[in-house]
Amino acid sequence: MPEQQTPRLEIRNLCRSYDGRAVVQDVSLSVMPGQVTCLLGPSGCGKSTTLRMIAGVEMQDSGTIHVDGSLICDTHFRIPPERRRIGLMFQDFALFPHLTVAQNVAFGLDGGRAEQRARVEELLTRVDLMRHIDSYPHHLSGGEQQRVALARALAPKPRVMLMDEPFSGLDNRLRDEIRDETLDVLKEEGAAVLLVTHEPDEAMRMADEIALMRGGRIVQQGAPYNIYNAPRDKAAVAFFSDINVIRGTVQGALTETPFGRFLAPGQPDGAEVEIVIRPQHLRIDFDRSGQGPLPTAEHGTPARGVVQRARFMGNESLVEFRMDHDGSVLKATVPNVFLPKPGKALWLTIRRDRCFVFPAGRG
Ligand SMILES: Nc1ncnc2c1ncn2[C@@H]1O[C@H](COP(=O)(O)OP(=O)(O)OP(=O)(O)O)[C@@H](O)[C@H]1O
Repeated sequence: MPEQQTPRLEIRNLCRSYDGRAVVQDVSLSVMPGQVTCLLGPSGCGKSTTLRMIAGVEMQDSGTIHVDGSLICDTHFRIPPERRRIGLMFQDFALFPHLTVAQNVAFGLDGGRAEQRARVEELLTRVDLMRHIDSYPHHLSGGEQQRVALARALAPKPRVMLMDEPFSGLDNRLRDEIRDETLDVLKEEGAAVLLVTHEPDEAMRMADEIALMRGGRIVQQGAPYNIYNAPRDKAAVAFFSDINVIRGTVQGALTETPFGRFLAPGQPDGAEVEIVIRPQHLRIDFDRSGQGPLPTAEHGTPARGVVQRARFMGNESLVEFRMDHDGSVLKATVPNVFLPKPGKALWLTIRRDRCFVFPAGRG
């Protein structure tokens, strides 16, 4: 039997209401040392409130918070924020402008001068900023300031790092670079990281585990691969990409559509279902004198549509079709350049192993 490790951070059944409105409901999760968990969800879903309760700047109405197996907060007992050994990094990371980089990083450190200096140098070497040790923040670029903020947050060796949209102030290219570097440093330090973001790309890139939040609750939790490939409802698919939705009615655990039959296991006869497909899983085929490709088990039956518009997006092309059978619009993406003229008739098929069938109206 593998030894059961104690989670570094464990929150159980956290709840918080404002003026009678529940904004965090029954949120539970645990994060192991060196693990990054992303709280991912739309604006206002309660991510920051969850983080603030863990940091100790906000009190939960109920639920518990443990760090390394020790209780740090429930409704009767509360360790103050400054004694929780929890590091914080927010979008507005504001370094102290009148302090040098070294003084900023040393700010929250205990211990003698030599010990402090050693830790500052260790971290500045790690984030590759030793050359700026005596600079002031306004001499640094946005990315460099962000790295100083990371060094400052990590200096007191926090057991848990809480990060709230920490990269959203950086421009795109810089952001990718800083994210990767930050991740390396965090992993080396072994802190448990809980990162809040509303950007699926950021969560996919950074997380060992994603907790998808909606309306104050965690609706799905798992490795990025699992969340992306086994979403629990339509909204979970839509959170990561554009979607196409085809409706059908179930008969004998199957639903018949213009694209052929789809399995609808567990759905009763007469139930309405939604077949959800990402644009990259629609396949486009040419019209051969009014006919599309032959039906196959993998792709089902082709349905004909007329190109409405086609746009080049950089590494792929997005083509929108108006379907002959019901006038609905479906979107397909194709790698590289594929820009058929509006008005052209083409055929679409759907990969059976890449679509999701949900009861209609869920999510
Ligand atoms: N102190 C407060 N008093 C009243 N309502 C609050 C307070 N703090 C947050 N809320 C409300 O609680 C809800 C959740 O807010 P929270 O900041 O946790 O969401 P979020 O998911 O982090 O969103 P965002 O990404 O926009 O920051 C929001 O509707 C917000 O208006």
